[in-house]
Amino acid sequence: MFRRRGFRQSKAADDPGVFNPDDATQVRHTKIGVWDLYEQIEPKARFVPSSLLPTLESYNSMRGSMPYVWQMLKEIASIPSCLWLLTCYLLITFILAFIPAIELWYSGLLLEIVQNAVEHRTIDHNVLFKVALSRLSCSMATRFLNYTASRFNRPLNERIKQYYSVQSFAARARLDVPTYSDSSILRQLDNSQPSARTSLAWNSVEEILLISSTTIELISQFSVLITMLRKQRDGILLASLSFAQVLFQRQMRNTMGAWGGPPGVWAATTRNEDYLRAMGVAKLVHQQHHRQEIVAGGLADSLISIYRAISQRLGEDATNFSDAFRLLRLHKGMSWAQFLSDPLEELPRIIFTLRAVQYPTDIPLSLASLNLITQTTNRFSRTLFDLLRETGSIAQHLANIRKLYETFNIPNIVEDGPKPFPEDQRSLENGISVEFRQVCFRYPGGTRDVLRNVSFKIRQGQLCVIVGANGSGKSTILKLISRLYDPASGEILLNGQDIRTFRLADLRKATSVLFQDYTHFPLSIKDNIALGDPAAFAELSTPGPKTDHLKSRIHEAAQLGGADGFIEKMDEKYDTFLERPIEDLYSTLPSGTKTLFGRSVEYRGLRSAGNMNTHAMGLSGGQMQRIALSRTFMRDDGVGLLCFDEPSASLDPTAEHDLFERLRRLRGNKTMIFSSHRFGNLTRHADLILYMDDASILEEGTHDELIKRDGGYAKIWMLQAQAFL
Ligand SMILES: Nc1ncnc2c1ncn2[C@@H]1O[C@H](COP(=O)(O)OP(=O)(O)OP(=O)(O)O)[C@@H](O)[C@H]1O
Repeated sequence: MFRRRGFRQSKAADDPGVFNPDDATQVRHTKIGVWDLYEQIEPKARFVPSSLLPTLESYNSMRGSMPYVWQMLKEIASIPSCLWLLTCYLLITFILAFIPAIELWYSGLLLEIVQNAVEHRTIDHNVLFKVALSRLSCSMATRFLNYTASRFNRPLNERIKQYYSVQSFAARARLDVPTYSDSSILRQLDNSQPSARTSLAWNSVEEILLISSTTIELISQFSVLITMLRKQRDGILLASLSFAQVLFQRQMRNTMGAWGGPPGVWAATTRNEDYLRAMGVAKLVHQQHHRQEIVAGGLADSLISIYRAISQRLGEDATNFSDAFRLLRLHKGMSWAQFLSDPLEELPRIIFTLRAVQYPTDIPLSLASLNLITQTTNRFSRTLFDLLRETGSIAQHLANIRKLYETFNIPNIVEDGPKPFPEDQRSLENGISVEFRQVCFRYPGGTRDVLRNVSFKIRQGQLCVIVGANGSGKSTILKLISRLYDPASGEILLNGQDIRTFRLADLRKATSVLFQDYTHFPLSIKDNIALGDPAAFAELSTPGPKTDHLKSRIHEAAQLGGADGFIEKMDEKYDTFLERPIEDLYSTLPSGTKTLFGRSVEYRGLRSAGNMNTHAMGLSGGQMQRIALSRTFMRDDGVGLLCFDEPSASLDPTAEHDLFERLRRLRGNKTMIFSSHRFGNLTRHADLILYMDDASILEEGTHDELIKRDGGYAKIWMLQAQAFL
């Protein structure tokens, strides 16, 4: 029978409740070498664990999942060609489910013919030919139908996968920062995409189909089996023994678990300081990015001696968990189930022989019948156990569909507002006013306020610079203005109205922010810059009459960001990928091959994905910052507020000076907010300086006012000025 056993989530992983290694009443602790293994204590082993059977709880869960299943089937049917593909696939699957019983029936008939031949020395050739032909046809039909099913399976899988990959992409893409930082949400999203090969939706449909077809298979086999056994003396006894043998084998497998770990719910950790240290040292030596420090610090000799000493001390205990577990299993020896399993396999044949010896003239059945009965019972038992296991997981599969659909509707923590912003687009030319009123904020999961009663007002068209010590909250202010987060208390007003009342999409269109912790996208330089204007990026992805104009806009933005010069010197210029999203693939290459497709060959197979905040593609920090700056220059029209968080942190003094000159020239009447450590270039031209320390604004005013005040700002100004005296 055509079967596909795909991704299967462990039941335990999805059960509500907790696994607490410290709870000795529920969890057994075993020491294996340097490892501590904690296993959930299961209720006494059962041949057919009742947990596999749907309980009332899972019945309720299944009922709750039904609307989602219905929704999914409707959507699958609406994907082009999927309806007829699915109908054909269903038909074939159900026909296949009947074939084992038909095969069994013909095998029984063949057996009868053989027995008749033995007893009466006559054979009906015509019947024999027909039965043998039918039996063979069944085998051929199974093969053919399996092949046909696979021909339907693949396009179905691909189409459904493609459909849901777009849905899942959208589900992820639209999430805001706090929601996307929530680990339970991330897990929910990851679980809805079992693999690149298949989709959770198709997986679940297949599993449900599998359960239905196995049920049909089982019922049809059972009817034929009973008819056959009734005709054979001792048939029921021998069938029961074969059934018991399969039962024992299953039980044995259940108690042994996989090589990688025990069955059931478990967790393993190591607290062995030596082992942790040895592994840390090994990692340090393997990872390329530590090499500079290993060499410059002369660490090699001491690392070698530490590793050698620890390895000797730990001996054979210094091994990973799966090897340690494998050893434990080998030492554990045989279980009672293993011990009984093999003799049970032989028992039907022994009984048959004993009967033959006891009643030589009246042998109850032939050897051929014995084989048929044991084989058939084995097959039947396996189908039965498969069904039990699959039925146990049906609630799980239905729940998976529900969870998939739930990911499409994960609510964002930052709520959208109803009002357009601004009501009059022309007002953007005069900038946007920003006001904080008694704003307090702490990051999700954080334990302390990062902003405490922060109040200030930046008028339309003003240039504001926020200065202050590391960690005082400067970047956080910019993050709140872009509504990446909402304050815990207080109010933020834009043009005099609560920021939460505006549509988020409008707000993001009207403001442009360059964060200090900017990243570069694993795309080409051209795309990286174009993404500063999402509409331009979308147009760039569909070549058309505007493409040339867009390209010249990108070049212009790169010039303003100071990136054009070095981009033009690169081999692929604007088409250079900052990080290739797809790795090149190659076989073992002759060691003289240094480059391939214009990129350097990585012989260790460990091609660094590159942390884009460092020096990906051999670009310096300053060059990376210039690309990020260019991105912000892509969008000038329709923006009334520009925020820059440390835009010149990695720039040399000339580049910094040029940048600020350009920004001032381009600014017009727009509001601009900078966060900076550097006093001078910017603060002297600022209409408003906010001086922050420890989550609060301590001083505010113009440069001259703050110098006159002779407070914290003046002190730091003097410190920086003295450095140049
Ligand atoms: N995502 C985050 N989650 C939790 N805490 C954060 C997060 N981002 C920043 N913080 C904390 O908030 C505080 C303020 O950070 P913020 O980045 O606003 O400071 P800053 O004044 O911009 O510092 P710097 O001058 O170093 O850029 C810091 O203590 C920081 O550790």
